[in-house]
Amino acid sequence: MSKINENNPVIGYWMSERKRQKLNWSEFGKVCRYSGFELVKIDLERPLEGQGPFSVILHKLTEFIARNDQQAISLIKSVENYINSHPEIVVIDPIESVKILLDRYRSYGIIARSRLNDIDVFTPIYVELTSNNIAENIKKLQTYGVSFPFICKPYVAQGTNDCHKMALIFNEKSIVDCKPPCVAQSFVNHNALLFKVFVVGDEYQVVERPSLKNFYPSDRSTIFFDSHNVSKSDSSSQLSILDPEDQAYVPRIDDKKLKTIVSVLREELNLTLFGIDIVVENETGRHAIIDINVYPGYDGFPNFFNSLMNCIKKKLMEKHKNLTAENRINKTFLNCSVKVETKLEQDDSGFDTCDSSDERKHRQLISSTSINSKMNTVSKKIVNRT
Ligand SMILES: Nc1ncnc2c1ncn2[C@@H]1O[C@H](COP(=O)(O)OP(=O)(O)OP(=O)(O)O)[C@@H](O)[C@H]1O
Ligand SMILES: O=P(O)(O)O[C@H]1[C@H](O)[C@H](O)[C@H](OP(=O)(O)O)[C@@H](OP(=O)(O)O)[C@@H]1O
Repeated sequence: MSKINENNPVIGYWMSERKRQKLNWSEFGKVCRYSGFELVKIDLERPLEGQGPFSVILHKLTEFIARNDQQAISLIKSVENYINSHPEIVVIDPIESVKILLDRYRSYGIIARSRLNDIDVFTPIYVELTSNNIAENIKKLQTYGVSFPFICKPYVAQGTNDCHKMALIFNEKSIVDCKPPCVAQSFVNHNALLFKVFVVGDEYQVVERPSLKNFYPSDRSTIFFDSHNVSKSDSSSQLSILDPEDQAYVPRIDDKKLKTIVSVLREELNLTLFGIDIVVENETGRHAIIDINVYPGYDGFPNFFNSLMNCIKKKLMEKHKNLTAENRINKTFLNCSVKVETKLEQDDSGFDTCDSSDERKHRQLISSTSINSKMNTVSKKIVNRT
């Protein structure tokens, strides 16, 4: 394990050039220098081992994780191997956790199985469509209770050109417009208002964004759209213009529920940087989580870089504390095991204790067992103290 240079900790990062520009990432470099950190862009063309040591690795590698070609797979594998051989590094965010969120079906399942149902927070009914057989898909949609209209979303949630291309389907004859493999999710009327929650470690902020207007089952043809034309802060899609009879009502998010949503998902997802898209169902006021994103754009999050730096410092302190506790436990075990070996050697020292060999073995077993139980007590005490 390479020693971290605690006097000049290095944050290694990688994200697309597009994201660097959108975030104005050079400003974060100033925040890092002010806080005594060095910010270094990781060169994915070279082995990571020679580029460290890093205190933190911050990445958005979704475009490589989302690909299934050999080059991308081996790149991600090499990053995972490096991270696994350096447990001292804070990783934002763990690649395994990112992989789950790139799969819409899996991420909806996490919400559906979470305790958020206890507070009437839900993900709209959804089903995966893997077949091109229309009759099979109609039956599956009926069996799972996906109602019209529903949205067909690509399986892969981020990192590809098509992951934001969607279809709003209003009737059975239009099911042919689904492009499996995809996820079909019942549409929830929410008066074209989306609550985008940006999470940075223990902090979160909510921004309001335009969304889709209310839609109802009909014989109208499918609406194809790109989500990035609908719900960006500067989006002005025709699909967001409410009908006159809907304009009076403005949905409101429940702050208490929101706090629980963030806390539950932070735990379930094991992520530091993520976005949660919430709509409030018109008729019931129920909160529906329609999407979760890895490392979103944080557009509208005040002082994002300061919050990011504070989060990094906090995670470094937690990592240091855990590693210290681990080292103390290991040292204690080492001391104890040295004592055990010494004691066992003494017993086997050849001095004639007049014990039979069976008695000697029995005594050795008792002494090592009692020392092991002492070690367990010691480690519990150390862990509780940290
Ligand atoms: N179940 C739903 N009910 C109502 N509207 C929905 C539903 N799912 C998606 N939408 C609408 O479609 C938009 C895009 O959906 P979604 O967030 O799943 O796509 P996305 O490509 O992951 O978007 P982004 O990456 O910007 O978060 C949402 O902002 C919302 O306006
Ligand atoms: O409006 P937000 O911040 O949610 O927009 C995000 C979007 O949700 C996706 O996370 C995008 O990631 P990709 O799907 O991989 O493109 C983000 O793009 P990015 O270039 O900022 O990573 C959007 O910001």
